[in-house]
Amino acid sequence: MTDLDHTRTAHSTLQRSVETRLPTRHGTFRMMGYEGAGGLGHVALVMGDVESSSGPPPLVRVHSECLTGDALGSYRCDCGEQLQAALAAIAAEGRGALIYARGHEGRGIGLLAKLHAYALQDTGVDTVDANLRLGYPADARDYSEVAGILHDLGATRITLLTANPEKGERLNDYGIEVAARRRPAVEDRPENAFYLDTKRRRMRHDAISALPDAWSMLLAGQVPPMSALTSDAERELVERYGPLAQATGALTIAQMGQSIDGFIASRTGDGARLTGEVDHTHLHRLRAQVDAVVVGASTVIADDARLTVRLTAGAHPVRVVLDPRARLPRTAHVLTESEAPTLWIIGDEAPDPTEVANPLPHVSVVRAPVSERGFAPADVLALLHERGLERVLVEGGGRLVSAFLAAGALDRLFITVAPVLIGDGVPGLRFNGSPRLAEAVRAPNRRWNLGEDVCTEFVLADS
Ligand SMILES: Nc1nc2c(ncn2[C@@H]2O[C@H](COP(=O)(O)OP(=O)(O)OP(=O)(O)O)[C@@H](O)[C@H]2O)c(=O)[nH]1
Ligand SMILES: [Zn+2]
Repeated sequence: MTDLDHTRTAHSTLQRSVETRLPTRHGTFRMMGYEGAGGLGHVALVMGDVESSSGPPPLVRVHSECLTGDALGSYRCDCGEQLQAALAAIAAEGRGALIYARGHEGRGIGLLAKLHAYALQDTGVDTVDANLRLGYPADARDYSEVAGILHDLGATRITLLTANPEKGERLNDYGIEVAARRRPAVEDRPENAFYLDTKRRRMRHDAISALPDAWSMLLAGQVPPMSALTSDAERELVERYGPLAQATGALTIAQMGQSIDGFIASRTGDGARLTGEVDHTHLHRLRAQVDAVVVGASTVIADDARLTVRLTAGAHPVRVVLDPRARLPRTAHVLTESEAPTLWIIGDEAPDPTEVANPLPHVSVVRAPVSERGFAPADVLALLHERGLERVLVEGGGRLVSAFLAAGALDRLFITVAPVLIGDGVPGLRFNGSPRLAEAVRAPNRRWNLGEDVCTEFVLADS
């Protein structure tokens, strides 16, 4: 027996008393038996190495015992299905743990009290009020022994499989860091709809649509394991943007939308709706993943672009306008609207725009050296990096993206091609190409459909 009295918590009587194995329909788990207070036995099912020091936070399910759901297959709650979904997710990952928490039956009030609560609910009372009417708290579960087991397993930084944010908070009280939280992949049923709805309204449980929130995790620089994702949409997000989320340090990417014959706008500069809605969402997702978005002054003038994140969740990047001759009109959206900071980079010889009128506080004017080819990409990036803007999206126009590409300044390039022929117009990429095809720019790439359009991502540098 090991003595587990090593955390500051109330589980000093917890003992790991036995270890064996358990073959299940999901695979074979290591099974540890723990003896808690009052002789109550808990079980941990473990697969792989769950020590937090040996990789990303392992998947952990803290499963509250529920005889009716887990053993008898009840549809009054979703426990049984959550139990199976959690074991399946852990097995698919090959790494993780499920703690079967005894003493949690009926949210800690016990089996018979839960059945009394069910009887009350049969008369129309909801699950919270039923507990209260019987003289119990809405939730009486104690997590000290569960936390003791996680400490014993070395799983002190975890990805918790639950729809209940309070579970994570209680574990945190006992020194377990919940790095991420994911809802097990279980759908509502007509029989448990009222119960689940009550938990969402009154007990802060996540609704199905809100979790697992793969996008929030990506924005936080974390890549959820595929096995824990519940929908194709989320798997697609993680596949597409996972590499960007994982990239650390400085990162420069570019995105362009163009016609199949290589133009980004007609010859009158009309390019606003060239690619479709799905590509616009993709662009906003890229914006949400960077610190700064860089555009040329002509692009801002042509589209009066806002450069904010609107089609997805995420923070607006700093809007950086490269304007060698300081010709941006005072009415430009990026100058008049303060929803995000604007960095207005002008040439060192340009007229001082603050002589005409002082810009609003969200606008900073910075001077940089400029040649007849414009600003050097390396100078622009150095200026942004100095300001802590490490992740940069170069958004257009064609000349700007071409300059960054030709300078070898891009880590990744996304080009979305719309099935449209323009014939003549504002060109997309133009750079001093190679005389022989064998020397043309080739790079590892992947592509996906964005509605009617096709996006190709070139990986130009390891990041
Ligand atoms: N008192 C009471 N307990 C219930 C009722 N229905 C289910 N339970 C118990 O609630 C416990 C599970 O808690 P839930 O609120 O369903 O879910 P959770 O564990 O908080 O959250 P998840 O991790 O997402 O499952 C189990 O021990 C069940 O026995 C009920 O109507 N009344
Ligand atoms: Zn249950």
